[in-house]
Amino acid sequence: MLRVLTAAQMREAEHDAEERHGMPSALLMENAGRGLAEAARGVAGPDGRFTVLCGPGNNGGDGLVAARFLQEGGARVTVVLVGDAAKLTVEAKRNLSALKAFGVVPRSLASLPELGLGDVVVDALFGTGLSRAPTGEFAEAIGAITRWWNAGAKVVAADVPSGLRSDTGEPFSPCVEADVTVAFGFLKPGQVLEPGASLCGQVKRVDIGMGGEAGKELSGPRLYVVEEADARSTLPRRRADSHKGTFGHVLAVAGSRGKSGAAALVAKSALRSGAGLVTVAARGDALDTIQSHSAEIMGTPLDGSGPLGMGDLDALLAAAENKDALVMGPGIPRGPETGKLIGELLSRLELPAVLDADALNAVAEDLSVLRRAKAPVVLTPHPGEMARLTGKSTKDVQARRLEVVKQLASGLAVTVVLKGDRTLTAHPDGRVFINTTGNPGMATGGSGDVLSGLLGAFLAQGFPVPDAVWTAVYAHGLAGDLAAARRGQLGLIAGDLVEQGLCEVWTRWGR
Ligand SMILES: NC(=O)C1=CN([C@@H]2O[C@H](COP(=O)(O)OP(=O)(O)OC[C@H]3O[C@@H](n4cnc5c(N)ncnc54)[C@H](O)[C@@H]3O)[C@@H](O)[C@H]2O)[C@H](O)CC1
Ligand SMILES: [K+]
Repeated sequence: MLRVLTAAQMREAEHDAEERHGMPSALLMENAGRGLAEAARGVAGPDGRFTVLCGPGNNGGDGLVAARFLQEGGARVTVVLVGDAAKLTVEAKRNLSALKAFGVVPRSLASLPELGLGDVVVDALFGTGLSRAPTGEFAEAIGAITRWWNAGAKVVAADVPSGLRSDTGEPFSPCVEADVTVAFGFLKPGQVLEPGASLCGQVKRVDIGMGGEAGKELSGPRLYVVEEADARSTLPRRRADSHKGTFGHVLAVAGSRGKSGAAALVAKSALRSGAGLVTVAARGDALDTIQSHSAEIMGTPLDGSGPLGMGDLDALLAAAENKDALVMGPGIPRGPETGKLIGELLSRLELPAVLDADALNAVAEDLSVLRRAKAPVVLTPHPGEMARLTGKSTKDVQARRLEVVKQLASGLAVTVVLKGDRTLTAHPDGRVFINTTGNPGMATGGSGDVLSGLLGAFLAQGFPVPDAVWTAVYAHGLAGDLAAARRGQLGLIAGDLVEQGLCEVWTRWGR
């Protein structure tokens, strides 16, 4: 699990490093600059020419240190100071004099030749200290970097591509686009959230002496990037003396006439994700079709017709007996009483519950029903469903994903999965887990149903939230990546995730 720190938290951690570990910021900068130089060498050709653009703050300081290391290593280095040199921070000033002592005299931007293929440009203009849109000579410098990048130069960004808000991943205009971004000490939200993640290119995190524990007791948001080892370790190895009851029984309240596929995908995904048994509860006229998708799917018919409402309460309470997790929503017939029905079920059942699709739209009418839940509830909205849950526009949701998902999770005391590129899992205790697996090939009908089934299977097997949730999200995205590797993103359909992708994840993890 990699901790992700905001600019304010980085400053606090840097202060801690000095106070508690006796690591002065000069040493942090020295280590940062060395890591930056190594990354620049890593993208250079044999006789690479390096041009380092340095801003007025410590980000610029990192660039000056990197230039010195490159120079010491015998490379051809040009340094450009952008902004008022008198305003350089103390550390940056010290490194400027050191660089001059090494015989490197800064040049002006205007005096530089046009750069391109074979050149390496180090962007050390702004890092976490950027507070407004770059203008004047800073905008010109970013413009030059963009021109050179388009002409084939490799761009290595110090900490953050200049122009990118490190706390959100939203770019100002103009903003550098980098091939590699060297993250100093800790990842920043802007490096892992879109569009920042794409603007960073490959993110290489380097330790600079802040101590891994530095992030432990910081105030502010607790953000993490889930790594494959974390997801894999959530899933225990199976004991030889296990039986199908050991792995739980999922009840999927899903499907209706014309939407039987959603229920089948939930059920088959749950079965392919280790659930011992899966039962689908649906109206009789849909159940046969749902069960015809797979011999392993058991069924409980819900008498009556039309939308799910209070008349279905007793049948669903009975169906939920001896079950270990509930998945509700994909393809259900929704009506005016469905939200109330869900509230009643949650207030009486001890089952962890996943609410997706039309179950989310049903509770969006009155979110207070969720507060009656006796067991953990997981909501899995895509941005449009999130908009309905929060009364915001989809555009608003996408512009402030981190904030919106955190607010809903802590406000309702439920775990919320906000799907999309870099799916976010927010837990009521304030932790947010950022997912980095998955690809646009998964934007296909039924992909969400597969996640719901996978999640239900993990909850039925007793994996605790939030681990079960961010692990399911990680596995779902990885299944999509592995399936797309064989079928292409265009060719990928939800069934491939179930029949092939998920199985490849489990064999890859030895489970
Ligand atoms: N936190 C750490 O552990 C380390 C951080 N390092 C590097 O330091 C930068 C952050 O440095 P800082 O001095 O705070 O700010 P920047 O260098 O990012 O920005 C420079 C300075 O510019 C001013 N400014 C902001 N926006 C604009 C603008 N649009 N136009 C003009 N000037 C602007 C503002 O005053 C900023 O202070 C971090 O990213 C790391 O690269 C250490 O070197 C290593 C450890
Ligand atoms: K930068």
